[in-house]
Amino acid sequence: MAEPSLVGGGEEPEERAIEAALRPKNLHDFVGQHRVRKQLSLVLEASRMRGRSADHVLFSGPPGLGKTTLAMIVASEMNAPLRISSGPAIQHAGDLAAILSSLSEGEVLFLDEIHRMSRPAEEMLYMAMEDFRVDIVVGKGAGATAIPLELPPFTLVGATTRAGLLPGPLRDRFGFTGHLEFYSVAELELVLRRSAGLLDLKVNSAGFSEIAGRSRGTPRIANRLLRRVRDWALVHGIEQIDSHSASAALDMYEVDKRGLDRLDRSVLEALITKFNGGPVGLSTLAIAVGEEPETVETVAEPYLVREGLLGRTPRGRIAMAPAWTHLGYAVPAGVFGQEALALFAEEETEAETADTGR
Ligand SMILES: Nc1ncnc2c1ncn2[C@@H]1O[C@H](COP(=O)(O)OP(=O)(O)OP(=O)(O)O)[C@@H](O)[C@H]1O
Ligand SMILES: [Mg+2]
Repeated sequence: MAEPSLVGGGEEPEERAIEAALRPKNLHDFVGQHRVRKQLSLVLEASRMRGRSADHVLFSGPPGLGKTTLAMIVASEMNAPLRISSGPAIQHAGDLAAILSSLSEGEVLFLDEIHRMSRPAEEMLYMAMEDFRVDIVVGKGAGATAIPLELPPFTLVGATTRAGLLPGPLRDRFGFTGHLEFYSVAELELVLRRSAGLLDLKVNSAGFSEIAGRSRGTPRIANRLLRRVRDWALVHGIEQIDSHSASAALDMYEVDKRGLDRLDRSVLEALITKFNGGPVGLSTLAIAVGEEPETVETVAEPYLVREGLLGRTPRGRIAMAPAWTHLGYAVPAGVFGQEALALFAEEETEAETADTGR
C-alpha cells in the first residue's frame, strides 16, 4: 500500500493514545447523533432505576464515528467496570468462556468487531446473552461432557462496521441497536471546538469550519486534520488558526475542499483522463493508479460513491458529473446516461441487501 493517508485508517499506537485523550467520557460531551444518544440514555436510565445491568447494546456504523467511544460511555454512565476484547481475538469458544466466567456482576463487556468472531464462540455467546449461562465442554469425542456454568448478569456492548454481516440470531439478542450516521459540518465543528480546547489550541470559527468541511463527516478524521493544522501553525509561528492557515495547511497535506486525498483524486483523474470517464473494471482502474484493487475498493470508493463522485455500474466504474467538475474538466454529454445506470445499479444492490437483511 502507499504511504498512510491522512483520511484513511490510523492504526499507529501514538494515534490511538491521542484518540483516547480526545474521547468524550460521558453522553453529555458526546456530540451529535441525537437519536442514538436519546434512545441510549433512556435505556441506561431505565436500567439504573431498576437497579439492574443494562440490556445488551450494539453500535454499528462506518469507522471513526464513535462506536468505541459510546461503548466506554455505557460503562461509565452505568458506573460499571469495563472489559474490552474483540471478535478477531476470540478464535475459540474457550477464549470466550474464559472471559465470560471471569466477569463480575454488572460488568460491561465490550466486543469490538463482533462480526469477526468464530462460529462456535458466537453460539456460546447466544446462550450467555440470553440466559447468562454457558456450557463448558470438557474432554473430547464420546467422553466429552458439558458442564453448565452460571454467569453473573452483565451487559454486552458490541460494535461493528458491518451490521449486515451479523447473523440474525446474534442481532436479535441485542436489546438496543444504535446506527451511527455521518456527522454534519456543524456537528464536526463542535467536535473540533471541544478537541481544540483540550489541546489548548486557538482556532477561530472560520478555521473550524474550514477543517470540518474537509473531514468526511467523521470525527476521527476531523481530530486528525486538526492536529496536522496544529503542526503547521506551530512551524509557521501562527498563534490563532483561521480559515487561511487551516486551508494552507490542509492543501499542503493534499486534503482538498471536499476532503478528498491524493488516492481519491488519482482514482477520479485516471477514470477521466485514461478511460474517458469509464466504465472500467476495478482491477484495470487499480493498475492505472498503481494500487491494489482492494485498496481502491475499500479505502477510496465508499466515500467517492457517497459523495456522488464515482458510480458503480454493471460494466465497471464511472466518473459522475460532479467528479469532472471537481477536477476542473467540462462534463461531457454522455455522462448523464451513465449516471442513471450507476444509480440504478446501486438501488438494485440496496434492494437485494434489504431482502436478505444483509
Ligand atoms: N460524537 C463524538 N463527539 C466527540 N468526539 C467524537 C465523537 N465520536 C467520535 N469522536 C472522536 O473520534 C475518535 C474516533 O471515535 P471511535 O474510536 O469511537 O470510533 P469507532 O466508531 O470506534 O471507529 P472504528 O470503527 O474504527 O473502531 C475518538 O477519538 C473520539 O475522540
Ligand atoms: Mg472502535
